[in-house]
Parts: sequence; C-alpha cells; structure tokens
Amino acid sequence: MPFTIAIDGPAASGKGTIARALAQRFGFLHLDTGLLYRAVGAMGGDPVAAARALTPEDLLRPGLRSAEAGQAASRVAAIPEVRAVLVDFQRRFAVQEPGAVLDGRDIGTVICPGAQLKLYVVARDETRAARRAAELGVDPTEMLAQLRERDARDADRATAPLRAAPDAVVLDTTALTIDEAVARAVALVEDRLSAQPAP
Ligand SMILES: Nc1ncnc2c1ncn2[C@@H]1O[C@H](COP(=O)(O)OP(=O)(O)O)[C@@H](O)[C@H]1O
Ligand SMILES: Nc1ccn([C@@H]2O[C@H](COP(=O)(O)OP(=O)(O)O)[C@@H](O)[C@H]2O)c(=O)n1
Repeated sequence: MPFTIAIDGPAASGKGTIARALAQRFGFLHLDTGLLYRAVGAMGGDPVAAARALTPEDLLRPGLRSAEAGQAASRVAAIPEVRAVLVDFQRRFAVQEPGAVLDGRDIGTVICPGAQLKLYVVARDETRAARRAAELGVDPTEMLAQLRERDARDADRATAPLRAAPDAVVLDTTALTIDEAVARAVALVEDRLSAQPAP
C-alpha cells in the first residue's frame, strides 16, 4: 500500500520545504497543491473553466510564486466548484507507489483523510512574513499584512477551510532551522513506516 504524507498549515510556515525534503529522502512523489490554485488564479477568466482546463504546463508559468499570485490563489480557492474540479487529480496523485507527499491547506482534512502521516506546520506570523519577504525580496511589514489576510480568507471559507486534522502532528518551525524541522519530520515518517504491517 502506498504511504501518503499530508502536510497542511498557514502560508510560508515551511510546508513545501519539509515536503520536498521528505520526498527526496524517502523516494516519494511530491505535489505542491498550492500551485494548482496559483495557476487557476493566474489564468484569469472564469476560475471554474480555468480549473477544468488546467494542464501540467500551466504549473510552470513564471510568476506563480509571487505574493500577488498567492492572493489571487486564495480568492479562487474559496470557490467550491474550483476545489471540486481539483479533488480527483490530487487523490490519484496521493496513492502512487511507493508514496506521495502533498502539501496544502486541506490535504489531511479533505483530500487524504486516510493519510499515514499528517503534519500541521505552523510558525509565528512575523517569522513566516520575514522568511517569505526574504525569499521574494519584498518588504516584511507588507508581507505580514498579506499573509494574515490570506490566512484569514483560507481559514474562514465555508469549503475545506484551513484546519489541522484532529490526528495531525503539529510542527512549529519558528525556532527551528530547516535542517532541524526536516529532521523532526523524517523521524515521524520513520516511526510510522516502522509501524506499518509487513507486505
Ligand atoms: N525552519 C526554517 N527556518 C528558516 N527558514 C525556513 C524554514 N522553513 C522554511 N524556511 C524558508 O521560509 C520560506 C517559506 O517556506 P516554504 O517551505 O516555502 O513555506 P510554505 O510551503 O509553507 O509556504 C522559504 O524561503 C523557506 O526557505
Ligand atoms: N490545498 C490547498 C492549497 C492551497 N490553497 C490555496 O492556495 C493559496 C496558495 O497556496 P500555497 O500553498 O501556494 O501558499 P504558500 O503557503 O506557499 O504561501 C492558499 O492561500 C490557499 O488559498 C488551498 O486552498 N488548498
């Protein structure tokens, strides 16, 4: 049975960094589900039609990592029909052998409620804003306001709001280096893998 890791949490908490490192370490596939919503937001026009028409090439568009693309993503992500269109692709991705890591907002709660490991990655607001501002070369104060606005929209929407699944392990990266955060996540995966029944 494939091993699925669900990683959720607010903006710039370190989800993607941990997801990529776990995928590399364990030879699993990785899907950054935020890119799906960023691409739909960037396509313009009717968001539901854009979600239906989404191709792998759309995920390579330049500019998808920008703060503006993040804001546009969180607006289209609040539309239930947009989310519904993207569910099957994510669920199929999640069950590939030997395992898959998906990071987003609703992976542990909606997309993969049966995931073998669920992480909910958090960090202090100011820390997240400083890290993302450094990454994009923008002003940290403006970034803080943008992240808070986006987190509030993601947490307050009716469909698949940003939430920790009841069985998620919370990982606070505020005081951790990337290596420390990854080491904690690796230890959790090893623990769960060793508890798996033999094939
Ligand atoms: N533990 C950490 N310590 C310092 N910087 C980090 C840490 N984790 C992530 N970062 C940096 O913070 C930024 C946001 O991390 P990222 O993994 O993209 O977050 P998310 O996927 O949750 O949006 C990136 O520039 C990343 O390199
Ligand atoms: N599974 C997901 C992933 C992202 N999203 C939306 O897409 C936006 C961008 O997600 P992201 O993961 O790329 O954002 P960052 O955490 O990297 O800043 C989020 O603010 C959410 O509105 C979502 O609704 N569900």
